[in-house]
Amino acid sequence: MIEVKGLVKKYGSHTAVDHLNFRIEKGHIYGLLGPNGAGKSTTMNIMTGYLGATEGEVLIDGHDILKEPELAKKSVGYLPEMPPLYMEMKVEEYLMFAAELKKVARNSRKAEVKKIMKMVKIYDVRERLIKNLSKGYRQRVGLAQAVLGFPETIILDEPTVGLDPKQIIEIRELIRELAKDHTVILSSHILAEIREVCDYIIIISQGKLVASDTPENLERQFAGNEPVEIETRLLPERTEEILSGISGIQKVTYLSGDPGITKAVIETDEDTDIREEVFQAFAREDCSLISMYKKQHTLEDIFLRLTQEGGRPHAGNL
Ligand SMILES: Nc1ncnc2c1ncn2[C@@H]1O[C@H](COP(=O)(O)OP(=O)(O)OP(=O)(O)O)[C@@H](O)[C@H]1O
Repeated sequence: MIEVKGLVKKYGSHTAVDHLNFRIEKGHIYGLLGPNGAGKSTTMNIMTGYLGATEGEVLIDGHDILKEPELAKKSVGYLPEMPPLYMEMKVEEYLMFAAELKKVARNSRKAEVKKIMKMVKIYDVRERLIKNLSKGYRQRVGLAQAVLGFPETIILDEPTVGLDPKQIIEIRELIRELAKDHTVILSSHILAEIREVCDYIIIISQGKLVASDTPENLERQFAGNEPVEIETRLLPERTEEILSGISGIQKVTYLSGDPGITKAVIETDEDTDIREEVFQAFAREDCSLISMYKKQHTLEDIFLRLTQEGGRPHAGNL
């Protein structure tokens, strides 16, 4: 388990991470989501001990990453945004070197490197110089380095950035494969990417936590006061008259629709579903509705709302 408590990182007067709190439990794939500059890399660099925090702490299985780095780092493998690969080394040579640095036991090093190379499908290029590999293959070498020692948690910073669509699919498959035996945390600024692979989403904006939950719960949490859109053949004035008899309506906006059709977007109080009342009000007046539609908030809407409007602080249920 990883606990991030009251984390603050300042670069001069700029606060990149602003009192961040969250918990990573075993066995999930977590997505750290936020627009560019939200503080994802900074957070991951602190969580893995690459960077010191200005305030707060990160505990990995109870060990403070700064006070007990050896013990804490044992449980974490990290693929930074720019993996520290040695371009002049061959793939296997580099991984043997990385295994030594990670203190993988000498007598099991070769077997472990071989196993991981097969797992991330780089065994066939083990004798190639890293500088001659494609970006996708280099990313796999970085991933192999993160998996060395089979740490409990694997942290991946923007693992698919700069890859072509085929490579992206392959890396995602690898991540899913890794997640069978490891807790995985990956960062991205692309919601579709997080949605595709993660079962938990942590959204940060301007260094602050704005939401943390499962995708389903996030959608549910923001459901309830979506606007209802109706279409009628009545004039806007008559539509307004009928709607004025319904309580709980906050605002009605009239949009231009097809000729002869009035389109109204009805906003309501939170947790109010006025669809039946609207239907009955029109029926009582012997007027018909051509359509009625309640817009569902998608994760995209939620992400944009939370990250563009400054968001609202939310403790989440992690
Ligand atoms: N070494 C540094 N010195 C000064 N400012 C920095 C430094 N590193 C990051 N920042 C600033 O801190 C903020 C957070 O950066 P960070 O790289 O953590 O964000 P991010 O969410 O990972 O973004 P991206 O997706 O673009 O990598 C940004 O405003 C960035 O400009």
